[in-house]
Amino acid sequence: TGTTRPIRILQFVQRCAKHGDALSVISAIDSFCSKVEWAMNVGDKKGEILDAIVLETRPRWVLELGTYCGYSTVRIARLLPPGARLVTIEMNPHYAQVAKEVIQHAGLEAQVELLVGSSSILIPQLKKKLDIEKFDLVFIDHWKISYLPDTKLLEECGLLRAGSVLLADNVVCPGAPDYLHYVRNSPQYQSQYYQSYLEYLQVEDGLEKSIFLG
Ligand SMILES: CCCNc1ncnc2c1ncn2[C@@H]1O[C@H](/C=C/CNC(=O)c2cc(-c3ccc(F)cc3)cc(O)c2O)[C@@H](O)[C@H]1O
Ligand SMILES: [Mg+2]
Repeated sequence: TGTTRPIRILQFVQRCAKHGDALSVISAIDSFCSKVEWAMNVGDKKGEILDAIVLETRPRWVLELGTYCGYSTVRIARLLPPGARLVTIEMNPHYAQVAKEVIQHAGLEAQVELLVGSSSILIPQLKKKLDIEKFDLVFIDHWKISYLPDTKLLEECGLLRAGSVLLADNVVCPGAPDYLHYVRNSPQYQSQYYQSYLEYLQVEDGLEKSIFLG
């Protein structure tokens, strides 16, 4: 019974990244996952697109579905203006614990609310739990079959406003065909594909940015 991949990623971050330095945490994870062990982080190439969309959106409230080790949590949180908050939902307690320590190592715990549980249970509780009105940006990167049901749940719970941005990872690989069809054909969304590459590999993947029109 050895360690897990998330633990090995955390140990590398704790050994090689500078405490309080988000960029060093990001590059440590990218270095480990490109040279030692692949892991399903959004990665550096798609990460640059994520960064650009966070900066152009200037969100006050961000939701992330699927924290995993906290790589994209750190990428997003480091770019938030003072007072902005990132709520990230992770159903696996082991992954959540690793992510908590990665986020702490980056010095970003004040900007991040990490909730342990299933999105389908927690999304309906967000308004009363966190006194949230609407999300300005949602980064979707959890089980690909859950992208569409959770998007509909966000609509039903009144957590999206005209102009809210959904950004979905992996719309090509592994793919989220039902989600893609929905956001590209629904009159309630203005959708755009950002072509890129699967993390740490030379395989096509991309992000889909979909603006909710209300
Ligand atoms: C009720 C289930 C849905 N609700 C949920 N609520 C909260 N957390 C949820 C979650 N689903 C999944 N999670 C968590 O998100 C994470 C899951 C992410 C799934 N991601 C992928 O499968 C994925 C997979 C690949 C991949 C690509 C190519 C390949 F050959 C192999 C894998 C690349 C990626 O970038 C990916 O994101 C885990 O931490 C899991 O515990
Ligand atoms: Mg992904």
